[in-house]
Amino acid sequence: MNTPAIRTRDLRKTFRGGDGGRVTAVDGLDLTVAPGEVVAFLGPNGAGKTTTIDMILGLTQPDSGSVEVYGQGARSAARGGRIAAVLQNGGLLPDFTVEETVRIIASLHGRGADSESAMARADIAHLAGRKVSRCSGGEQQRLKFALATLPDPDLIVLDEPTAGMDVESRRNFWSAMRSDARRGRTVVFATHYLDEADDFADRIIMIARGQIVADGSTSEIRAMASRRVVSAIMDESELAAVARVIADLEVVERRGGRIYLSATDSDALARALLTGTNARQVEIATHNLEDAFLALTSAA
Ligand SMILES: Nc1ncnc2c1ncn2[C@@H]1O[C@H](COP(=O)(O)OP(=O)(O)OP(=O)(O)O)[C@@H](O)[C@H]1O
Repeated sequence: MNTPAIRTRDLRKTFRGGDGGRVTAVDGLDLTVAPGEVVAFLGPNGAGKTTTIDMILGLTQPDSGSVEVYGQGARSAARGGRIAAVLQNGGLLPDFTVEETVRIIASLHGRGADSESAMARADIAHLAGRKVSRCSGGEQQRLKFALATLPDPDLIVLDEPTAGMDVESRRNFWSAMRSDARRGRTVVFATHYLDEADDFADRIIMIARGQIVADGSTSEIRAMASRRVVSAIMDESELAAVARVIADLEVVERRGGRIYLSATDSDALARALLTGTNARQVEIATHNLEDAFLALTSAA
């Protein structure tokens, strides 16, 4: 098998919280990303996406567990130019033009770093003479993306690259990214936006409370999300009887005294609840991607 682009094993990180206790940011993350995959880390605020990315980049040391990038430690992969990042708060110098910025960073990377193609890839060639301070947020993000591609890294990691952009800028950013990724670069990005993950990624990893709560191709996540959910007010102890009849029974969540269940055959599941248990107020609902996201990321 090819060496994975990223492999983490039982990755954990806690921080000191404001009240003197510990905040668990990443809680036992096992993850393998294959070369050439485009992967979205999708999760709500505080889910642990940035902390995970920082550990993959070697910017934060895990408390325990391990990270490998193309079979090497994160830092040596970064030093070797195999991995590059577009971070939320990466600084740009406002008084330089776009072209000057790209050329300066290209010269640091030495021979082989081609400013012209980096600008073309990021769709900023037409902004070459513009001062960075006069570029919009979206244009500045594309500039950061151009800078990240200069060493021609195998893996590019983007932490919420389109945060704060309007719809048009987001579309332009992703179209530049998409054409770059088609050339086989591995891309990992964090986002809050479901549609962004769905439109752009091959694979969605949903993260909540520092753990992976779902991991699949976008079509698998869609299929999972489009399953019908059957909910009822019932005793927890009766679930075992239902599971004997419905082989692929899944407990989606427990909320407000209701238990939400799913299975491929939602009619059979509803029948099993009504005929084999004391379940009351049985309801069947379709689960769209938005619901699935909320259910998966907000379950206690
Ligand atoms: N340096 C730090 N000190 C203390 N707590 C931290 C620190 N960095 C992160 N945390 C906490 O760790 C948890 C995970 O944060 P993280 O930034 O990784 O989440 P995230 O998914 O990237 O969130 P967002 O989408 O808001 O950027 C949060 O509870 C956060 O408050």
